[in-house]
Amino acid sequence: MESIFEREPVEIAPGAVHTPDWLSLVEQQRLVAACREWAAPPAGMRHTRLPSGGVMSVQTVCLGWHWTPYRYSRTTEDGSPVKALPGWLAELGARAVGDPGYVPDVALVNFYDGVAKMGLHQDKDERSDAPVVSLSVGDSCVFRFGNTENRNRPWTDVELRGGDLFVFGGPSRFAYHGVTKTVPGSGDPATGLTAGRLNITLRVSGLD
Ligand SMILES: O=C(O)CCC(=O)C(=O)O
Ligand SMILES: [Fe+2]
Repeated sequence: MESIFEREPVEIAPGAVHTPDWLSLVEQQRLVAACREWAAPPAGMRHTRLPSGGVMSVQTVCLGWHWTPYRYSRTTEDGSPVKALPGWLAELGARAVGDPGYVPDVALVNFYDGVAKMGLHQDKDERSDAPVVSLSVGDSCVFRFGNTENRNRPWTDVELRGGDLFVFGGPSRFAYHGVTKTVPGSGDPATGLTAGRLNITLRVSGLD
């Protein structure tokens, strides 16, 4: 684990930077309120079904493009159009990467209850190598950031807390990553999220 005393930006791997405490409390509150609206049906939050027949433990709602393993579409499983990705969220992403030319057109909004995890995977259904921006609110988690070859070591376990930013691009864009556990009760209830963890990843789909 990265030291719990380290709250400065850290380059975890080339092109992968963890910036603790990047979101203000007000920004976190805005995200929590927005996530509540996005989570509501139609095209709301649900457990993604896997081709194996199982479901992911995480609950997800998509904005801009709807992701199901392993492709993007404009409509959800129930036939509803995917919700729009608002301009303010895309602008937050541009600020996160420090590039006004970064225009994400997909967001995956993930909710982790106290037992949800996410297995090691690559974000590779995009047809763009633009960076992925990850914003976290609520409970802390252990975010495992691996290599681009396979699910094995080397990896680095990073504690992502509410308010933290993680950007992975360049040589790390297609690195395996996942969430091995969350820490229930560790989030700041002042965000409006009293239990669980929210993570929002912004991506450029490369689709039109
Ligand atoms: O929850 C996280 O921090 C990671 C989410 C993720 O990897 C994804 O949505 O593809
Ligand atoms: Fe991912």
